[in-house]
Amino acid sequence: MAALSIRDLEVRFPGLAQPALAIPALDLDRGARVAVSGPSGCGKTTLLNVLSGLEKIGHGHVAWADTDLSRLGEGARDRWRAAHVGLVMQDFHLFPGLSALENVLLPQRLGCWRLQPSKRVEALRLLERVGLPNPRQPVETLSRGQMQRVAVARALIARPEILIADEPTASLDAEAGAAVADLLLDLAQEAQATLIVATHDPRLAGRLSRTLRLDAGRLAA
Ligand SMILES: Nc1ncnc2c1ncn2[C@@H]1O[C@H](COP(=O)(O)OP(=O)(O)OP(=O)(O)O)[C@@H](O)[C@H]1O
Repeated sequence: MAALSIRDLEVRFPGLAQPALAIPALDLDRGARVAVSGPSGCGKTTLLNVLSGLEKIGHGHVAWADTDLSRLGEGARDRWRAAHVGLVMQDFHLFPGLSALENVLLPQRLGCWRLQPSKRVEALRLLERVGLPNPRQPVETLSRGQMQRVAVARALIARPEILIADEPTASLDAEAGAAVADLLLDLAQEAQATLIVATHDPRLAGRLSRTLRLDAGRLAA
């Protein structure tokens, strides 16, 4: 399991006078369940991108256990992310034309020459666990709630120690949002993963153990 330590982090983008993110220090325990909240443009997605190694760290340190992401190049961060992080992106990033099952397996196929049969079994188990009735249904014919469930299953197939979700309930109605929140919490618990969720949804934030409030890139008290 992973513990996070941030020191002197600053992320700047061209054209912005102030840093998009400025966090002097932040520590999270292993297995923490954390919401990241704040108004639009406050830096939530930027923080998730830094924590998942998608965003280059120009200044400061972001260490998950013994791995300081600021010391890794892009390729090494990509490999680290594939091994340690499950990502649920805002707009799912599913591939049309492929079934739900194939979408869940896709990162596994890209990562090795031959898919282990156990991964297919695990993908089917996860799709059953997230409540998808027909794993062979093309993803473009699924409802948004079902697509989000496929994205959650895909994030968990590699048994990540870190689960990061960007607005996972944003485009869902209250019922589907609650179901996806249940899933994220239950599956993170089962996998004993550290869960970090950017959300505007107070019901989801209220179910996590801590909320980090960002205001103009800084952590509010
Ligand atoms: N690639 C980029 N280039 C330039 N500016 C960027 C880039 N990415 C983000 N920003 C800026 O950084 C700030 C933080 O953006 P970010 O997307 O992290 O906010 P957010 O809190 O996730 O917003 P929302 O809730 O609307 O998704 C904003 O001012 C945004 O315009």
